[in-house]
Amino acid sequence: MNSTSQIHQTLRDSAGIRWMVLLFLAFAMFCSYIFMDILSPIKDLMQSTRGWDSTAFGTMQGSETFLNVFVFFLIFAGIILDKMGVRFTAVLSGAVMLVGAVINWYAVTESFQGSGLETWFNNNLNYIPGFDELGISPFYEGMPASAKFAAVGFMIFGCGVEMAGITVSRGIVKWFKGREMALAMGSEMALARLGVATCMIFSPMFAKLGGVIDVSRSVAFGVVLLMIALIMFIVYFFMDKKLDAQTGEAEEKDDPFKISDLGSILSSSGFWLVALLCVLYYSAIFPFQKYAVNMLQCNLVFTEVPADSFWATNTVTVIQYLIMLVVAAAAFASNFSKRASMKNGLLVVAGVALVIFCYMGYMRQSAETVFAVFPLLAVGITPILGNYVDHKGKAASMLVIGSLLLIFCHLTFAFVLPALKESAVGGIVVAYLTILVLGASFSLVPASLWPSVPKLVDAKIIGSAYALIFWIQNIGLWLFPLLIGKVLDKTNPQLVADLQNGVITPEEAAVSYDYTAPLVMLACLGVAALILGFVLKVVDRKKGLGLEAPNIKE
Ligand SMILES: C[C@H](N)C(=O)N[C@@H](CCCCN)C(=O)O
Repeated sequence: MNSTSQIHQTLRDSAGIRWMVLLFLAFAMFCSYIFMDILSPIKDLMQSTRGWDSTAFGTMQGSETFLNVFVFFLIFAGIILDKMGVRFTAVLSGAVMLVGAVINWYAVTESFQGSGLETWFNNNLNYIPGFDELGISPFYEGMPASAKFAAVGFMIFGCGVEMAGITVSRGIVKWFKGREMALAMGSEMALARLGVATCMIFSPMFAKLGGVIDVSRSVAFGVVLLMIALIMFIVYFFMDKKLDAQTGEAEEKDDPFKISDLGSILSSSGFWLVALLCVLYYSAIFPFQKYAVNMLQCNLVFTEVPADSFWATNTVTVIQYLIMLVVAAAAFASNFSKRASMKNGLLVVAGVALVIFCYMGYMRQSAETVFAVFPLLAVGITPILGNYVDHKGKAASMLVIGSLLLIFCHLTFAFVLPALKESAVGGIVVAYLTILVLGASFSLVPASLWPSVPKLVDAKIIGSAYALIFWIQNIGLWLFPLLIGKVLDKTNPQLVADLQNGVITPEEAAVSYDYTAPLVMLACLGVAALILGFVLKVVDRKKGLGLEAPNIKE
């Protein structure tokens, strides 16, 4: 048997099996991204039912990255990945996510309220020596016990989800190298984006199910999905093992990790520019995502739909979700369609379904469904942009355009949206358009940033390079949810005082924040990312990094 026929016998040589493997990995990421933002669309309910003010909410959300950043878990995750291989790390990450999620769920249940554990958390973790002095503690005196315990769970989940992120990237490289790798990465991110939209739609629905508010139901939904994610990783484990048996490779021995590898990554100026751009850009997106629904509630007037109206039923939620799937599937499929008529037909279907989706969001008068449109454009265009980078290049220019769009969107949210508060239709139209443009920016940057990393470091150390970028990025993802919460409370002193003095109810307070200052802060991150984007273009030209060049030489 010659080597060519041997190659044809492996699992990854079958396009069907290769893409099925991608589906398992991507579906696991889809579930993880749902959990990552499960509380984001119900910030108002966390305040009214659990007493989490913006600072408590921001501190809890920021805790996701605490262990990754300050206990260097992500660096260890990179080492584990390099030493133990993709399949072991995938299952480990799935299990870690699940453990963290279960803790997070218990913290927000009714059973936690009044329990001994609640008393313990009230009396403890009010002062963490060293961390408090540095101002980086994930807890603070007066933080609700449920928020503290939820933060413990969320930081464990955060270790799992980031480990899963780098593992899935390396898994895709393993199965798709020399084939449709950028398209596969783009598709994986596209499905993950759909997870965000899914949680925006279903989290509030589960919390309000049957007219009785229980925020733990939303988290329980996320826990069930993480069980499915673990099953996906286990299935992947066996397929990956079979692949290694076929190729005779033991992939964990291919690229043995050496500490000196970290040094060679850190000495690359291109790597630093990309890593800094990554932290700045993602800090203006992911933390914003956690507050976006509340920002819309505060800047738009939503009139509650009568309980007996068709638009208030859960049936509408499900129909709207199905329409969203049509938008996503048609836009996504258009990327793969060879015939122009088919491609255009799919785009028309996606466009019409998108308009229906937006109309339904307007009729339902809910901020969650308005924001759910955010990842939809990304689902459609991330794979096509990945493909563009593969064949035409221009990655650094895309980073610049993505940063420009980011600045434009945050400034629109900060200044145009509040000015349109009185105009029910105008405000919602501007909100939809701005959210869609932000979604486009969220396609441009990831589609160009992640495939650029292999151009900056040696192929052998790519796992560690991704882990290092994730670690640097996680510093921002830790800091900014927290900062947004603090800035909100500081720039809304009257609201905070009125709430403390009982002048307004928690429900009123939750939707009355002025978001201008945090949004300007996020726009500034965009400006810094833009400057770095230009510097990167110059460095790319001078050093010949090849960032503007296509990945595939045709
Ligand atoms: C939040 C996470 N660290 C991240 O950067 N996610 C990226 C995707 C990275 C590739 C994952 N296989 C994102 O754009 O969501």
